[in-house]
Amino acid sequence: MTGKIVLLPGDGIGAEVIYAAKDVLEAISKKYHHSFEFSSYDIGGVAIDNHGTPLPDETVTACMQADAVLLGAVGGPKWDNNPSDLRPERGLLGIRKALDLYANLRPVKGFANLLHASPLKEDIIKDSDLLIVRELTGGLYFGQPSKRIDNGNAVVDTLAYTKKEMERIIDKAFQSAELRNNHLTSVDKANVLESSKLWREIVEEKKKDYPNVTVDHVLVDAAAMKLITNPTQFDVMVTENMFGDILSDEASVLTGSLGMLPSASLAEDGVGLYEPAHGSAPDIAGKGIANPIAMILSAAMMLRYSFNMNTEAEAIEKAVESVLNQHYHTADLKNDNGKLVNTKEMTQLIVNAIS
Ligand SMILES: NC(=O)C1=CN([C@@H]2O[C@H](COP(=O)(O)OP(=O)(O)OC[C@H]3O[C@@H](n4cnc5c(N)ncnc54)[C@H](O)[C@@H]3O)[C@@H](O)[C@H]2O)C=CC1
Ligand SMILES: CC(C)CC(=O)C(=O)O
Ligand SMILES: [Mg+2]
Repeated sequence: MTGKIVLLPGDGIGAEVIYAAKDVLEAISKKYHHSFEFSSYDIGGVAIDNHGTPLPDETVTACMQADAVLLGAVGGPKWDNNPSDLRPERGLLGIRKALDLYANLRPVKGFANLLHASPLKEDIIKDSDLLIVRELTGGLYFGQPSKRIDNGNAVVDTLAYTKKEMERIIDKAFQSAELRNNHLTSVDKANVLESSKLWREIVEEKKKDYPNVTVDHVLVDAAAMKLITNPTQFDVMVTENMFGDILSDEASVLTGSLGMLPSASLAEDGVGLYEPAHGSAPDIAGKGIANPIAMILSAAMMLRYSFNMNTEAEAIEKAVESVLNQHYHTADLKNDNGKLVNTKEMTQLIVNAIS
């Protein structure tokens, strides 16, 4: 099979880990006789530097014409004081909107050999395996107005959703629960927010369509606590954009590192974009020590969702597991008795495990 994959390396470690995923995909294409054609485009800070905009038109066009998109990460201190429309993050939000990537699936599953790497107690995180379904193209990150008012003495951000936007992500979450353990936890702030009240009503309405799925509602503050005190109670969690953003970084602690958490950003019908949950990590960028596994597992999700290549996706996941079972780890994964490797070495180990 052939496939056109657009790479959006972005900034900081984004540009380091995306080539790790490419190496792994090349190993997969060799082993399983596929032919992936890669092309790279600018997004984020690098696009501001090269094109004067965080999301050049040619990047959007290339993504729309691709079979799938892999994205590293955007952002960094160099652009932190730019005006809002010239920030790298605008590029990321822009491509999500342009491709209508409303559903961000973030699986959180610890590898048995990494239990020690989490600061949480092993008996708490053991067997945790959940999926965060995050709405990705609405809510506070997109609502207008979002600006300073009253001569800079006040500020407004807007949390806006249409009913349709809520319905489609909630449907996606119910469908995801049906493919897993039939348990859906809807996370909201319905004791305060009007948007959350509507969200909860829709979940209640929709549950009639999915009779096999058990539904809980949990307020987001309590959800944050339960996620790290009793994570095995969760199967699928569904929530709006910002809550999902925050909860998924928190959930990464179950896996030992933010550098372990992959994601798939999916449209109703169209190209998918696959991106690690982490950002550009300016504190370690350029040192060659970033953990490439979140990016590599995102590439596995791409094979599964965009190319229907389950065997190949599993081959990547098994390769990652076998390397971790041999006690190799990057610096973010604490392991006093393990073998510390850098980004390139970790990638090569995974490539070797596939070949
Ligand atoms: N999807 C994206 O492109 C995202 C971009 N950002 C941007 O990234 C920049 C930095 O944001 P931060 O808040 O520092 O979040 P971050 O996710 O980049 O880093 C948080 C911490 O996790 C560590 N970390 C993250 N990924 C890692 C990996 N693969 N291997 C080892 N350690 C890893 C970092 O070193 C840092 O200590 C900002 O400009 C922010 O806007 C943040 C989140 C997502
Ligand atoms: C620009 C941010 C919304 C990116 C982020 O933190 C994320 O998607 O996880
Ligand atoms: Mg985030």
